[in-house]
Amino acid sequence: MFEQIREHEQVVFCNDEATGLKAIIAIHSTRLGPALGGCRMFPYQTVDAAIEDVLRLSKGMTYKCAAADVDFGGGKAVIIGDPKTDKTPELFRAFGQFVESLNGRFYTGTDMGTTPEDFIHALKETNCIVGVDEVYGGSGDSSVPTAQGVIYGLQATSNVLWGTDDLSGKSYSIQGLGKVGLKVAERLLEEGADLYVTDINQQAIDSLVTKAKNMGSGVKVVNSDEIYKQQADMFIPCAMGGILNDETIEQLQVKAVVGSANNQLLDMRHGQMLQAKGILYAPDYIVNAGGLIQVADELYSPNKERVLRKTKAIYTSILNVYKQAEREGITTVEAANRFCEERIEARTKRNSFFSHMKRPKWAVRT
Ligand SMILES: NC(=O)C1=CN([C@@H]2O[C@H](COP(=O)(O)OP(=O)(O)OC[C@H]3O[C@@H](n4cnc5c(N)ncnc54)[C@H](O)[C@@H]3O)[C@@H](O)[C@H]2O)C=CC1
Ligand SMILES: O=C(O)CCC(=O)C(=O)O
Repeated sequence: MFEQIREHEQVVFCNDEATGLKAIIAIHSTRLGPALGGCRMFPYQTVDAAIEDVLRLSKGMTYKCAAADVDFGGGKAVIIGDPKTDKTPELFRAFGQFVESLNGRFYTGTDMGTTPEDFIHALKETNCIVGVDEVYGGSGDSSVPTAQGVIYGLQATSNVLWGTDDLSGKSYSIQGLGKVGLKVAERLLEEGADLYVTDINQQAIDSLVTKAKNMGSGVKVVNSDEIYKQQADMFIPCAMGGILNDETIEQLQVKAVVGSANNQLLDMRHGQMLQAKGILYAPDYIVNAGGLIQVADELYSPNKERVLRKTKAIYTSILNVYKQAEREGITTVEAANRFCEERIEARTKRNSFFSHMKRPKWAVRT
Protein backbone atom coordinates (compact mmCIF):
# COMPACT_ATOMS: atom_id res chain seq x y z
CA MET A 1 0.00 0.00 0.00
CA PHE A 2 2.77 2.45 0.94
CA GLU A 3 4.45 1.74 -2.37
CA GLN A 4 1.18 2.53 -4.15
CA ILE A 5 0.72 5.81 -2.26
CA ARG A 6 4.36 6.85 -2.28
CA GLU A 7 3.62 10.13 -4.08
CA HIS A 8 0.77 11.02 -1.72
CA GLU A 9 0.86 12.72 1.68
CA GLN A 10 -2.17 11.08 3.20
CA VAL A 11 -4.95 8.63 2.36
CA VAL A 12 -7.94 8.35 4.66
CA PHE A 13 -10.37 5.41 4.61
CA CYS A 14 -13.76 6.50 5.94
CA ASN A 15 -16.13 3.84 7.20
CA ASP A 16 -19.51 4.45 8.81
CA GLU A 17 -21.62 1.35 9.24
CA ALA A 18 -24.75 3.20 10.32
CA THR A 19 -25.05 5.10 7.03
CA GLY A 20 -23.18 2.63 4.81
CA LEU A 21 -20.56 5.25 4.00
CA LYS A 22 -17.43 3.83 2.46
CA ALA A 23 -15.24 6.64 1.20
CA ILE A 24 -11.58 7.33 0.54
CA ILE A 25 -10.01 10.77 0.76
CA ALA A 26 -6.61 11.17 -0.87
CA ILE A 27 -4.40 14.17 -0.27
CA HIS A 28 -1.68 14.20 -2.89
CA SER A 29 0.08 17.43 -1.98
CA THR A 30 -0.41 20.44 0.25
CA ARG A 31 2.76 22.16 -0.92
CA LEU A 32 0.77 25.04 -2.42
CA GLY A 33 -1.98 25.12 0.23
CA PRO A 34 -4.75 22.93 1.65
CA ALA A 35 -5.88 20.19 -0.68
CA LEU A 36 -8.92 20.96 -2.83
CA GLY A 37 -10.88 18.57 -5.00
CA GLY A 38 -14.36 17.25 -5.59
CA CYS A 39 -15.94 14.06 -4.31
CA ARG A 40 -16.95 11.40 -6.83
CA MET A 41 -19.66 8.83 -6.15
CA PHE A 42 -19.40 5.68 -8.24
CA PRO A 43 -20.29 1.98 -7.81
CA TYR A 44 -16.67 0.79 -7.98
CA GLN A 45 -16.51 -2.97 -8.51
CA THR A 46 -13.57 -3.31 -6.12
CA VAL A 47 -11.93 -1.25 -3.40
CA ASP A 48 -8.71 -1.39 -5.45
CA ALA A 49 -10.49 0.35 -8.34
CA ALA A 50 -11.66 3.09 -5.97
CA ILE A 51 -8.15 3.53 -4.55
CA GLU A 52 -6.61 3.73 -8.00
CA ASP A 53 -9.18 6.32 -9.09
CA VAL A 54 -8.82 8.56 -6.03
CA LEU A 55 -5.00 8.44 -6.22
CA ARG A 56 -4.97 9.44 -9.88
CA LEU A 57 -7.66 12.10 -9.42
CA SER A 58 -5.97 13.73 -6.43
CA LYS A 59 -2.59 13.86 -8.18
CA GLY A 60 -4.32 15.50 -11.14
CA MET A 61 -5.66 18.18 -8.79
CA THR A 62 -2.13 19.13 -7.73
CA TYR A 63 -1.26 19.80 -11.37
CA LYS A 64 -4.60 21.49 -12.01
CA CYS A 65 -4.09 23.90 -9.10
CA ALA A 66 -0.59 24.74 -10.30
CA ALA A 67 -1.73 25.27 -13.89
CA ALA A 68 -4.65 27.47 -12.82
CA ASP A 69 -2.36 29.36 -10.46
CA VAL A 70 -4.49 28.90 -7.33
CA ASP A 71 -2.91 28.53 -3.89
CA PHE A 72 -4.38 25.12 -3.12
CA GLY A 73 -3.01 21.61 -3.22
CA GLY A 74 -4.29 18.39 -4.76
CA GLY A 75 -6.86 16.18 -3.12
CA LYS A 76 -9.96 14.26 -4.06
CA ALA A 77 -12.51 11.92 -2.46
CA VAL A 78 -14.50 8.97 -3.73
CA ILE A 79 -17.62 7.45 -2.19
CA ILE A 80 -18.14 3.82 -3.12
CA GLY A 81 -21.83 3.55 -4.02
CA ASP A 82 -24.44 4.01 -6.68
CA PRO A 83 -25.46 7.67 -6.96
CA LYS A 84 -28.90 6.61 -8.24
CA THR A 85 -29.80 4.43 -5.22
CA ASP A 86 -27.35 4.87 -2.34
CA LYS A 87 -27.54 8.59 -1.52
CA THR A 88 -29.01 9.69 1.82
CA PRO A 89 -28.63 12.93 3.78
CA GLU A 90 -27.06 10.91 6.65
CA LEU A 91 -24.41 9.44 4.34
CA PHE A 92 -23.28 12.91 3.28
CA ARG A 93 -23.36 14.12 6.90
CA ALA A 94 -21.09 11.22 7.86
CA PHE A 95 -18.80 12.12 4.94
CA GLY A 96 -18.77 15.74 6.19
CA GLN A 97 -17.61 14.56 9.62
CA PHE A 98 -14.63 12.78 8.09
CA VAL A 99 -13.75 15.89 6.08
CA GLU A 100 -13.98 17.96 9.29
CA SER A 101 -11.62 15.53 11.02
CA LEU A 102 -8.90 16.71 8.61
CA ASN A 103 -9.07 20.11 10.25
CA GLY A 104 -8.85 22.24 7.12
CA ARG A 105 -6.32 20.13 5.21
CA PHE A 106 -8.99 19.19 2.62
CA TYR A 107 -11.82 21.12 0.93
CA THR A 108 -14.33 19.31 -1.25
CA GLY A 109 -17.46 19.63 -3.38
CA THR A 110 -19.02 18.00 -6.43
CA ASP A 111 -17.61 15.67 -9.04
CA MET A 112 -19.07 12.89 -11.14
CA GLY A 113 -22.11 11.36 -9.43
CA THR A 114 -22.58 14.16 -6.87
CA THR A 115 -24.50 17.45 -6.92
CA PRO A 116 -24.33 20.70 -4.92
CA GLU A 117 -27.50 19.59 -3.06
CA ASP A 118 -25.69 16.52 -1.66
CA PHE A 119 -23.13 18.73 0.02
CA ILE A 120 -25.68 20.85 1.86
CA HIS A 121 -25.91 17.87 4.25
CA ALA A 122 -22.12 17.67 4.56
CA LEU A 123 -22.04 21.41 5.22
CA LYS A 124 -23.93 20.80 8.47
CA GLU A 125 -20.82 18.98 9.73
CA THR A 126 -17.96 20.96 8.23
CA ASN A 127 -17.16 24.33 6.73
CA CYS A 128 -14.69 22.73 4.32
CA ILE A 129 -17.29 22.44 1.56
CA VAL A 130 -17.24 24.42 -1.68
CA GLY A 131 -19.59 24.80 -4.63
CA VAL A 132 -22.91 24.74 -2.74
CA ASP A 133 -25.76 26.96 -3.78
CA GLU A 134 -25.42 30.74 -3.38
CA VAL A 135 -28.15 30.79 -0.71
CA TYR A 136 -25.81 28.69 1.46
CA GLY A 137 -22.93 31.07 0.89
CA GLY A 138 -21.28 28.99 -1.83
CA SER A 139 -20.45 29.82 -5.43
CA GLY A 140 -23.06 27.47 -6.92
CA ASP A 141 -22.77 24.69 -9.48
CA SER A 142 -19.11 24.54 -10.54
CA SER A 143 -19.94 22.68 -13.74
CA VAL A 144 -21.00 26.02 -15.29
CA PRO A 145 -17.44 27.44 -15.47
CA THR A 146 -16.11 23.94 -16.22
CA ALA A 147 -18.29 23.78 -19.33
CA GLN A 148 -17.27 27.33 -20.26
CA GLY A 149 -13.61 26.28 -19.92
CA VAL A 150 -14.20 23.39 -22.33
CA ILE A 151 -15.62 25.90 -24.83
CA TYR A 152 -12.44 28.04 -24.46
CA GLY A 153 -10.35 24.89 -24.98
CA LEU A 154 -12.30 24.05 -28.14
CA GLN A 155 -11.91 27.60 -29.44
CA ALA A 156 -8.15 27.68 -28.81
CA THR A 157 -7.75 24.31 -30.49
CA SER A 158 -9.91 25.36 -33.42
CA ASN A 159 -7.72 28.43 -33.76
CA VAL A 160 -4.59 26.29 -34.02
CA LEU A 161 -6.16 23.81 -36.44
CA TRP A 162 -8.32 26.04 -38.62
CA GLY A 163 -7.28 29.60 -37.81
CA THR A 164 -10.62 30.55 -36.26
CA ASP A 165 -12.35 30.51 -32.85
CA ASP A 166 -15.67 29.94 -34.57
CA LEU A 167 -17.07 26.57 -33.48
CA SER A 168 -19.97 26.55 -35.93
CA GLY A 169 -19.99 24.38 -39.03
CA LYS A 170 -17.87 21.70 -37.36
CA SER A 171 -18.85 18.35 -35.85
CA TYR A 172 -18.18 17.12 -32.33
CA SER A 173 -18.54 13.73 -30.63
CA ILE A 174 -19.47 14.02 -26.94
CA GLN A 175 -19.13 11.22 -24.40
CA GLY A 176 -21.24 11.88 -21.28
CA LEU A 177 -24.16 14.30 -21.02
CA GLY A 178 -24.04 15.00 -17.31
CA LYS A 179 -23.51 18.31 -15.53
CA VAL A 180 -20.66 19.38 -17.82
CA GLY A 181 -21.30 17.46 -21.06
CA LEU A 182 -24.91 18.62 -21.36
CA LYS A 183 -23.94 22.29 -20.99
CA VAL A 184 -21.19 21.94 -23.60
CA ALA A 185 -23.59 20.16 -25.96
CA GLU A 186 -26.24 22.88 -25.57
CA ARG A 187 -23.72 25.62 -26.26
CA LEU A 188 -22.44 23.84 -29.37
CA LEU A 189 -26.00 23.40 -30.64
CA GLU A 190 -26.51 27.14 -30.18
CA GLU A 191 -23.38 27.68 -32.29
CA GLY A 192 -24.92 25.54 -35.05
CA ALA A 193 -22.58 22.57 -34.71
CA ASP A 194 -23.31 18.92 -35.60
CA LEU A 195 -23.21 16.55 -32.64
CA TYR A 196 -22.70 12.83 -32.10
CA VAL A 197 -23.50 12.00 -28.49
CA THR A 198 -23.56 9.08 -26.11
CA ASP A 199 -24.44 8.44 -22.47
CA ILE A 200 -25.26 5.31 -20.52
CA ASN A 201 -28.17 7.17 -18.93
CA GLN A 202 -31.17 7.33 -21.28
CA GLN A 203 -32.67 10.28 -19.36
CA ALA A 204 -29.59 12.39 -20.10
CA ILE A 205 -29.88 11.59 -23.81
CA ASP A 206 -33.63 12.31 -23.89
CA SER A 207 -33.04 15.66 -22.22
CA LEU A 208 -30.57 16.74 -24.92
CA VAL A 209 -32.63 15.35 -27.80
CA THR A 210 -35.69 17.30 -26.57
CA LYS A 211 -33.67 20.50 -26.26
CA ALA A 212 -32.20 19.99 -29.73
CA LYS A 213 -35.69 19.49 -31.19
CA ASN A 214 -36.92 22.69 -29.54
CA MET A 215 -33.97 24.52 -31.07
CA GLY A 216 -34.66 23.02 -34.48
CA SER A 217 -31.33 21.14 -34.47
CA GLY A 218 -30.58 17.46 -34.58
CA VAL A 219 -28.16 15.24 -32.74
CA LYS A 220 -27.05 11.75 -33.66
CA VAL A 221 -27.19 9.39 -30.67
CA VAL A 222 -24.72 6.50 -30.79
CA ASN A 223 -23.93 3.53 -28.50
CA SER A 224 -21.23 4.05 -25.87
CA ASP A 225 -18.66 1.90 -27.65
CA GLU A 226 -19.30 3.58 -31.01
CA ILE A 227 -18.47 7.12 -29.90
CA TYR A 228 -14.73 6.71 -30.57
CA LYS A 229 -15.09 5.92 -34.27
CA GLN A 230 -17.35 8.83 -35.23
CA GLN A 231 -16.02 10.99 -38.07
CA ALA A 232 -16.23 14.23 -36.14
CA ASP A 233 -13.79 17.13 -36.07
CA MET A 234 -13.22 17.00 -32.31
CA PHE A 235 -13.89 14.45 -29.57
CA ILE A 236 -15.15 15.80 -26.21
CA PRO A 237 -14.88 13.26 -23.37
CA CYS A 238 -17.06 14.31 -20.40
CA ALA A 239 -17.46 11.07 -18.43
CA MET A 240 -14.89 8.61 -17.06
CA GLY A 241 -11.09 8.66 -17.16
CA GLY A 242 -8.74 6.22 -18.92
CA ILE A 243 -10.77 6.40 -22.14
CA LEU A 244 -7.76 7.31 -24.30
CA ASN A 245 -6.03 3.95 -24.50
CA ASP A 246 -4.59 1.47 -27.06
CA GLU A 247 -8.02 0.26 -28.11
CA THR A 248 -9.81 3.62 -28.42
CA ILE A 249 -7.01 5.71 -29.95
CA GLU A 250 -6.88 3.18 -32.76
CA GLN A 251 -10.52 3.99 -33.59
CA LEU A 252 -10.35 7.80 -33.33
CA GLN A 253 -10.86 9.71 -36.58
CA VAL A 254 -10.96 13.21 -35.08
CA LYS A 255 -8.41 16.04 -35.38
CA ALA A 256 -8.40 16.86 -31.65
CA VAL A 257 -9.52 15.73 -28.20
CA VAL A 258 -10.72 18.47 -25.86
CA GLY A 259 -12.93 17.50 -22.93
CA SER A 260 -13.69 17.78 -19.24
CA ALA A 261 -13.14 14.19 -18.09
CA ASN A 262 -10.33 13.87 -15.56
CA ASN A 263 -7.40 11.56 -16.38
CA GLN A 264 -8.39 10.91 -19.99
CA LEU A 265 -5.05 9.30 -20.91
CA LEU A 266 -4.74 5.78 -19.50
CA ASP A 267 -1.05 6.51 -19.23
CA MET A 268 1.53 8.95 -20.54
CA ARG A 269 2.45 6.91 -23.60
CA HIS A 270 -1.08 7.44 -24.91
CA GLY A 271 -0.19 11.11 -25.31
CA GLN A 272 2.54 9.96 -27.69
CA MET A 273 0.13 7.67 -29.54
CA LEU A 274 -2.24 10.58 -30.12
CA GLN A 275 0.59 12.77 -31.35
CA ALA A 276 1.82 10.04 -33.70
CA LYS A 277 -1.70 9.84 -35.16
CA GLY A 278 -1.74 13.62 -35.70
CA ILE A 279 -4.46 14.20 -33.10
CA LEU A 280 -4.04 17.35 -31.04
CA TYR A 281 -4.67 16.64 -27.34
CA ALA A 282 -5.67 19.45 -24.97
CA PRO A 283 -4.46 18.33 -21.50
CA ASP A 284 -7.58 17.61 -19.45
CA TYR A 285 -6.54 19.36 -16.27
CA ILE A 286 -6.06 22.64 -18.11
CA VAL A 287 -9.29 22.43 -20.12
CA ASN A 288 -11.44 21.42 -17.12
CA ALA A 289 -10.06 23.90 -14.56
CA GLY A 290 -13.15 26.15 -14.64
CA GLY A 291 -14.78 24.40 -11.67
CA LEU A 292 -11.59 24.58 -9.65
CA ILE A 293 -11.18 28.25 -10.53
CA GLN A 294 -14.68 28.90 -9.22
CA VAL A 295 -14.40 26.98 -5.96
CA ALA A 296 -10.91 28.32 -5.19
CA ASP A 297 -12.28 31.81 -5.79
CA GLU A 298 -14.69 31.33 -2.85
CA LEU A 299 -11.77 32.63 -0.76
CA TYR A 300 -12.83 36.09 -1.89
CA SER A 301 -16.59 35.46 -1.44
CA PRO A 302 -18.57 34.31 -4.47
CA ASN A 303 -18.63 36.46 -7.59
CA LYS A 304 -19.67 34.87 -10.88
CA GLU A 305 -18.33 37.65 -13.08
CA ARG A 306 -14.85 37.43 -11.57
CA VAL A 307 -14.88 33.64 -11.99
CA LEU A 308 -15.83 33.89 -15.66
CA ARG A 309 -13.06 36.43 -16.19
CA LYS A 310 -10.52 34.09 -14.60
CA THR A 311 -11.85 31.11 -16.55
CA LYS A 312 -11.01 32.90 -19.79
CA ALA A 313 -7.33 32.27 -19.02
CA ILE A 314 -7.89 28.65 -20.08
CA TYR A 315 -7.88 29.81 -23.72
CA THR A 316 -4.37 31.27 -23.43
CA SER A 317 -3.08 28.42 -21.23
CA ILE A 318 -4.05 25.87 -23.87
CA LEU A 319 -2.37 27.89 -26.63
CA ASN A 320 0.78 28.20 -24.49
CA VAL A 321 0.90 24.44 -23.92
CA TYR A 322 0.55 23.76 -27.67
CA LYS A 323 3.36 26.24 -28.38
CA GLN A 324 5.64 24.83 -25.65
CA ALA A 325 5.09 21.26 -26.92
CA GLU A 326 6.02 22.28 -30.45
CA ARG A 327 9.04 24.29 -29.32
CA GLU A 328 10.42 21.50 -27.14
CA GLY A 329 9.42 18.60 -29.38
CA ILE A 330 7.35 16.88 -26.70
CA THR A 331 3.71 15.92 -26.30
CA THR A 332 1.18 18.46 -25.08
CA VAL A 333 0.70 16.61 -21.81
CA GLU A 334 4.46 16.46 -21.22
CA ALA A 335 4.60 20.21 -21.83
CA ALA A 336 1.75 20.85 -19.38
CA ASN A 337 3.31 18.62 -16.70
CA ARG A 338 6.70 20.26 -17.10
CA PHE A 339 5.19 23.72 -16.72
CA CYS A 340 3.26 22.70 -13.57
CA GLU A 341 6.22 20.94 -11.93
CA GLU A 342 8.39 24.02 -12.42
CA ARG A 343 5.70 26.25 -10.97
CA ILE A 344 5.20 23.97 -7.93
CA GLU A 345 8.95 23.99 -7.26
CA ALA A 346 9.08 27.77 -7.47
CA ARG A 347 6.02 28.28 -5.25
CA THR A 348 7.08 25.74 -2.64
CA LYS A 349 9.94 28.00 -1.71
CA ARG A 350 7.37 30.49 -0.46
CA ASN A 351 4.77 28.21 1.14
CA SER A 352 5.87 25.93 3.92
CA PHE A 353 4.09 22.60 4.41
CA PHE A 354 0.44 23.30 5.14
CA SER A 355 -0.53 21.81 8.49
CA HIS A 356 -3.51 23.74 9.81
CA MET A 357 -5.91 26.36 8.68
CA LYS A 358 -5.20 29.25 11.01
CA ARG A 359 -3.64 31.26 8.17
CA PRO A 360 -6.43 33.64 7.11
CA LYS A 361 -5.41 33.24 3.49
CA TRP A 362 -7.26 29.90 3.40
CA ALA A 363 -10.30 30.72 5.50
CA VAL A 364 -12.91 29.94 2.81
CA ARG A 365 -15.66 29.99 5.42
CA THR A 366 -15.18 31.22 8.95
N1 LIG B 1 -18.39 18.97 -12.52
C1 LIG B 1 -17.29 19.68 -12.70
O1 LIG B 1 -17.28 20.90 -12.53
C2 LIG B 1 -16.03 19.01 -13.14
C3 LIG B 1 -16.05 17.76 -13.71
N2 LIG B 1 -14.88 17.21 -14.17
C4 LIG B 1 -14.88 15.89 -14.77
O2 LIG B 1 -15.74 15.88 -15.92
C5 LIG B 1 -16.36 14.57 -16.03
C6 LIG B 1 -17.87 14.74 -16.01
O3 LIG B 1 -18.25 15.35 -14.76
P1 LIG B 1 -19.77 15.73 -14.45
O4 LIG B 1 -20.43 16.21 -15.68
O5 LIG B 1 -19.72 16.59 -13.25
O6 LIG B 1 -20.35 14.30 -14.04
P2 LIG B 1 -21.87 13.80 -14.06
O7 LIG B 1 -21.95 12.66 -13.13
O8 LIG B 1 -22.79 14.93 -13.87
O9 LIG B 1 -22.04 13.27 -15.57
C7 LIG B 1 -21.33 12.20 -16.11
C8 LIG B 1 -22.17 11.61 -17.23
O10 LIG B 1 -21.41 10.59 -17.89
C9 LIG B 1 -22.24 9.47 -18.12
N3 LIG B 1 -21.40 8.29 -18.30
C10 LIG B 1 -20.77 7.54 -17.36
N4 LIG B 1 -20.09 6.54 -17.94
C11 LIG B 1 -20.29 6.65 -19.27
C12 LIG B 1 -19.87 5.91 -20.41
N5 LIG B 1 -19.09 4.83 -20.31
N6 LIG B 1 -20.27 6.32 -21.65
C13 LIG B 1 -21.06 7.40 -21.78
N7 LIG B 1 -21.50 8.12 -20.74
C14 LIG B 1 -21.13 7.77 -19.50
C15 LIG B 1 -23.16 9.43 -16.92
O11 LIG B 1 -24.34 8.69 -17.15
C16 LIG B 1 -23.43 10.93 -16.70
O12 LIG B 1 -24.58 11.38 -17.42
C17 LIG B 1 -15.80 13.73 -14.88
O13 LIG B 1 -14.66 13.03 -15.31
C18 LIG B 1 -15.40 14.79 -13.85
O14 LIG B 1 -14.39 14.32 -12.98
C19 LIG B 1 -13.69 17.88 -14.11
C20 LIG B 1 -13.63 19.13 -13.56
C21 LIG B 1 -14.79 19.77 -12.97
O1 LIG C 1 -15.19 21.37 -9.63
C1 LIG C 1 -15.11 21.28 -8.40
O2 LIG C 1 -16.09 21.43 -7.66
C2 LIG C 1 -13.79 21.03 -7.73
C3 LIG C 1 -12.66 20.81 -8.66
C4 LIG C 1 -12.51 19.38 -9.03
O3 LIG C 1 -12.76 18.49 -8.28
C5 LIG C 1 -12.02 19.05 -10.35
O4 LIG C 1 -11.62 19.97 -11.08
O5 LIG C 1 -11.98 17.87 -10.72
